[in-house]
Amino acid sequence: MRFTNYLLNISRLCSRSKHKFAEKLLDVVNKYNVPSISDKSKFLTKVSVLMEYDGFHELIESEKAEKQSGWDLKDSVEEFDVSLARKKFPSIVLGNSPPVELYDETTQQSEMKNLLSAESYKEFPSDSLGQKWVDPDDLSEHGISSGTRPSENSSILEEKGNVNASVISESRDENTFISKELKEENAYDWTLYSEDVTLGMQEKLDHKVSIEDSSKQMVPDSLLSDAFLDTSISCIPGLSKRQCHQLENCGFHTLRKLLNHFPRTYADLQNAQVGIDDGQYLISVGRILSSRGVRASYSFSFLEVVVGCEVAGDESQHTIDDVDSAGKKTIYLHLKQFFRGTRFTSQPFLRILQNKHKLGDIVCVSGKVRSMSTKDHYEMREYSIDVLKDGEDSSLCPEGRPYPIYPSKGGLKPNFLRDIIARAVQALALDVDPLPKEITQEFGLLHLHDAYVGIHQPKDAQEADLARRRLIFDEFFYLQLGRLFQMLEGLATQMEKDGLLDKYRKPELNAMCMENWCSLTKKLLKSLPYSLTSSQLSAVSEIIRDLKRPVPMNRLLQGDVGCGKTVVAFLACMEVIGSGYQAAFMVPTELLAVQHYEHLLNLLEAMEEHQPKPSIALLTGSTPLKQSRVIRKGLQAGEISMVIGTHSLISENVEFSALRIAVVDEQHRFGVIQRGRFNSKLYYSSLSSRIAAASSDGPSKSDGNMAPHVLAMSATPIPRTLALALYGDMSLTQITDLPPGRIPVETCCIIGNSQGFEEAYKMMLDELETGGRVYLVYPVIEQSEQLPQLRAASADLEVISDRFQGYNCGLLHGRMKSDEKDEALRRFRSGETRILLSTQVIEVGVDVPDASMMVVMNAERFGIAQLHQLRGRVGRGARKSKCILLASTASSLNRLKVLEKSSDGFYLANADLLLRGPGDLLGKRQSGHLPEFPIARLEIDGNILQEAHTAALKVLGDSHDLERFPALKAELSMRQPLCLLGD
Ligand SMILES: Nc1ncnc2c1ncn2[C@@H]1O[C@H](COP(=O)(O)OP(=O)(O)OP(=O)(O)O)[C@@H](O)[C@H]1O
Repeated sequence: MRFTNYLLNISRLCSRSKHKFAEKLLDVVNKYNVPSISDKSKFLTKVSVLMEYDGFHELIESEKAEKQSGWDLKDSVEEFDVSLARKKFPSIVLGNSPPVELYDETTQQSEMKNLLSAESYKEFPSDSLGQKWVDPDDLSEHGISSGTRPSENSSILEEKGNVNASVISESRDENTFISKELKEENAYDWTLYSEDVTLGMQEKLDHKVSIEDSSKQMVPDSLLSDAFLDTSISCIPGLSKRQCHQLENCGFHTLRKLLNHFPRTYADLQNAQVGIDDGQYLISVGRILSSRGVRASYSFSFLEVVVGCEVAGDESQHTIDDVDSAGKKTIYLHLKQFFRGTRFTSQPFLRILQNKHKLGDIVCVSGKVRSMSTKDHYEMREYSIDVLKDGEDSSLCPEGRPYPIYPSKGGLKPNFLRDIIARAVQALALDVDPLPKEITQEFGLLHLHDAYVGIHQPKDAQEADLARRRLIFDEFFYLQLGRLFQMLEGLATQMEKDGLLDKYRKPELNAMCMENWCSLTKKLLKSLPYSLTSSQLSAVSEIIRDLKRPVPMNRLLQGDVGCGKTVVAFLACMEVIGSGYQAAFMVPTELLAVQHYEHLLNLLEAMEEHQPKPSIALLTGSTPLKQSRVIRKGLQAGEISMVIGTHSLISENVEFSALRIAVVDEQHRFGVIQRGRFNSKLYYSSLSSRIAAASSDGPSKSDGNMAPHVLAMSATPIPRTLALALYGDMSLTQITDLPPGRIPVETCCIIGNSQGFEEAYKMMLDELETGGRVYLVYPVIEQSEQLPQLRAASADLEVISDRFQGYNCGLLHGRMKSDEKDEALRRFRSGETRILLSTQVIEVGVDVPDASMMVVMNAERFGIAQLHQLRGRVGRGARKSKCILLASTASSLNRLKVLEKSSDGFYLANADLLLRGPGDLLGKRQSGHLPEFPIARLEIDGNILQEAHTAALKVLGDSHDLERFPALKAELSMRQPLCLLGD
């Protein structure tokens, strides 16, 4: 009885294919007091069947991952395959710092423009004939039975009365294409789908649509409205109510949402790729030849699916026997999944697994391949597999188009989404594009309609790339447009508005000359132990010019590691202090705050007498309460001219008397949101202080109610144009050269086996004997049982001290107390310790010019950009420095070797992105605090961003309030509603 009730409950819940639920069930199954193993197995089978649970793989995989975390570490490391990514996405530019000037009027036109010469443009299909209509099997899978209409569907159809039922029955015919389907649909009554459409739309839909022979012309004229993209998905032809609900439950409420569900990659159904290298990322289409679940031992089992793929034979490498007359040969991909645990070795379970893959199914497989001992056989351990269509259908893609592979969402299967999206694309109105024609023409962009067709049903890879470019352009364009529009809204007169746009169009190059600097700034400059580089000097000039203005500066100072940003910011602070105001300098770590504080004190000490001498304070989370109270009082009273600290500077109780500049170091660590908070916090606190001062008849500044200037500093080597996206409302200053005399750091990558370590230790000893100082960087502090292969800083202290007797070793990591960290760094800086074992806490800003060597343990655990930052800790003095990257596996060496070749932060940032593999270039969201760009990869799409910025300026130059572009304004308010509300 209990058993029957339980099954009943499950069947009620069978639609919920969620891990949690399945996990619970499995637990229950285990706990259940079923007498014999075979009963238990039967029970398991029933549970699975009833649930139609399709997440067993993931469930088991996650369990496997937990149990064996790190068992195959080397698999997680991608190999460098820029050429493949580059081939797939020609618009990706991999190179040095782009020569694009931010506010230059001479906008760089990308290479795409050439691609889009008049003729090639003509070639783009205005529709996507050739794309298949809905697969009847999938219809049945999703609620439309192949013989009869689904009940809910038929009820609506009967209700509406005048539907041509041939629409659905016709769609059952195999190998029919949408053009034909749509012709068949001529008599289709659009009012059927108007239920959920807005009233206005309803009126527009009321008349019958006469559909011409082109698929695009099936869209009623009345639908060609601005709001089309935001209409309900119920306007998609042939969508049942059930499907509609399914989609809406997963967040696809509007056509826009659906159309913006982009393919994560495309499969080349012809497998045109020649030659397969070991370790290569492969996307291939083939037929399932076998699927078997194997119980290897009491607690270990695996699933092996063999897929046979016809590929173009590389005749140069093979004998005549391998390659048939058509130049094709078959390769065999063995997809393997391993399971540990007794519950995964039962026969019913293995049968369920193996039956999930039907023999003969045509599938698209992607993942990294490894050659097996038998020729033309490859193994794939981490893979994705998508069933394309059933094996009988030989006309998958008659024209050899790239086949879109969609990510699933909220339980909706990729194939289902592909079909629905195909219908949505067909229903898409021609004139959905709110961008003015002049803009699309000038910037060589696809029409929005064609871009959606191109991304979802591309004719070839180039079309997909062009489509992607247009969609990325839009993301950037509306962001820029919104920001500039908002700024213009805040200005009263036409002149001010023109002035603002001008400022963004052409930078004032003639920076203020040094004579106008205040004497404090000049004195500090004079006392520096070096001369500023020319780009440091022009950076200071540019900033000081802004500081003299009665409008708050919002500027980003950007430059590669070790280029000398700090001193530029110090000079800016002196300028403000010299004029009788205060400065705040916020950094992300206490270590850095202390370093900057001591650095500035040293510089001021060396400076010739200046009256009054600026008073500098350090305020961090570790500042004793009593002392911090005194500092806060000093700041409020104006007795302290400058405070350096961590984010405690933005805490409620810190108030300034006359704050004029806020320097925010390492912008990326704080994020855009914190920047905003800091900005307003400073504004309000300084404002409230001034109000208080005014009411108490105290001394007040003439321009007292101005918000402070903000100078953000970033060492992250982001392209100039990327900076624009992140800091669209900011001006940008770049330091492009390094201080003279810097010798590039020699980098070498070594495998971290015993021989590799010996080699590294030998180099260390040479360095120490010749007076050098060495950082040893570790991925973790303590040794962990789960990841025994990782070297740990604390654990290694003794080993290294033993090995390098006579040279003191220090330890530095994030779990140490603040004063212990300061002390460790001080001892290393002074030379008391010659070896510093550290975690990545030193990554940001730590400056020890005499450190001359860095050895990074388990270097594959770090990203390329991160290693570049770490490496920037050495090579800051006159001594030639070395950086040794010890990799755990040979396969990760390839990736790291890019650091041997280049020390250009821009190049490495781009390479880092491409190294993550071509598979996730599409459809991956930016993480963290960046604005979300569904398909743009900021670092590589910088050129598009620059054009979007210029286009936004152009549009607003033509019409400040966008009145001339109502469609654009409507689109902007859809995308950024807060922007138009003045938020
Ligand atoms: N013009 C210069 N000539 C020689 N040395 C300089 C010059 N400018 C700065 N330096 C020195 O170079 C080192 C690095 O400077 P700084 O710490 O300001 O770099 P940074 O750009 O902030 O680097 P990071 O991004 O790594 O923090 C410091 O020791 C500094 O004293």
